[in-house]
Amino acid sequence: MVTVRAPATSANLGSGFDVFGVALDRPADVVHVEKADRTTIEVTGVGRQYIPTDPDRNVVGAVAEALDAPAHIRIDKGVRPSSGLGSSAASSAAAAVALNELYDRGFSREELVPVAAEGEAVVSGEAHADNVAPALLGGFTVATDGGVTAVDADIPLVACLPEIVVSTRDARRVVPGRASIEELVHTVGKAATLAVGMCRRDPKLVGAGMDDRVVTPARAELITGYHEVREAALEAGAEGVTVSGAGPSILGVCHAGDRTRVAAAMLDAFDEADVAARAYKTRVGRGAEVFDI
Ligand SMILES: Nc1ncnc2c1ncn2[C@@H]1O[C@H](COP(=O)(O)OP(=O)(O)O)[C@@H](O)[C@H]1O
Ligand SMILES: N[C@@H](CCOP(=O)(O)O)C(=O)O
Repeated sequence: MVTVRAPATSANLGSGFDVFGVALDRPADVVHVEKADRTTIEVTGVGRQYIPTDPDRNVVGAVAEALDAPAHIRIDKGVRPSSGLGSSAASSAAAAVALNELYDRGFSREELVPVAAEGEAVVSGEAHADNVAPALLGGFTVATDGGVTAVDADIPLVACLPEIVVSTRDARRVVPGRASIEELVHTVGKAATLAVGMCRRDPKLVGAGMDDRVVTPARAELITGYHEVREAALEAGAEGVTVSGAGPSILGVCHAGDRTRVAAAMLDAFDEADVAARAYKTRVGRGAEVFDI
């Protein structure tokens, strides 16, 4: 048996739609795999009642198929599905690493990115790699058609998850089909600022770059209380706040000493909007880890 832990991730970071992602040091999924003649799936943990065990509908089934690695796969969910925290990607990445190890396939982490992205195609309709890349490689990642670049950033974060369900598939439908040249110039400037901030491990620069005028405003409408929570977090010391992935989680970047205050402010603002929520005080973390063979 092989056991792998893969972290939650936050994709987009405002200016990097379908490109940027970070691994969070918590929460995480744990996946156990054992060789079998055909793939079977068992799910325990957070939100298990919403996750199919049919290999054709669970992301890990697509990963097992892509690696030609049938197995009994047990997923212990720590990342709530439809959270905007890369729940499906955490399972896909963990399964890709575990099955690669179990069947001794010899793929590198970079080579496993498109394999794990096959799982994303099952749930969102597109094999976007911006969650599976950081879940596999850790740190801050830039996923493009040409491959993935990873930077070992260390930035304090708060991820606030409200009890609202937003499926990535639905949230992709509200993304505008076009952007103006002014919006493009604005986004490029913000994205470049954010990337430099990650390389310098500078929360202020990362926060300044965590903004876009095209995708985030459309997605914010799907999250009750988004504007109030964002304002509250900024007032409490966050350097930048945006929708995490496709939502409904909201991600704040801040200085380490401000995480407790920022988390409390976000929870209070959701409470004011009559939305129950939980906050993860976290930071940019490591990628998938094999911890039992
Ligand atoms: N192993 C899995 N883990 C989480 N969700 C899964 C898994 N397999 C299939 N799903 C389905 O994927 C959807 C959640 O994925 P998604 O909407 O991308 O959420 P998230 O933003 O948390 O990744 C749910 O419909 C869920 O049933
Ligand atoms: N780039 C994707 C990211 C989806 O992230 P998730 O954590 O919500 O699955 C998108 O914005 O659609």
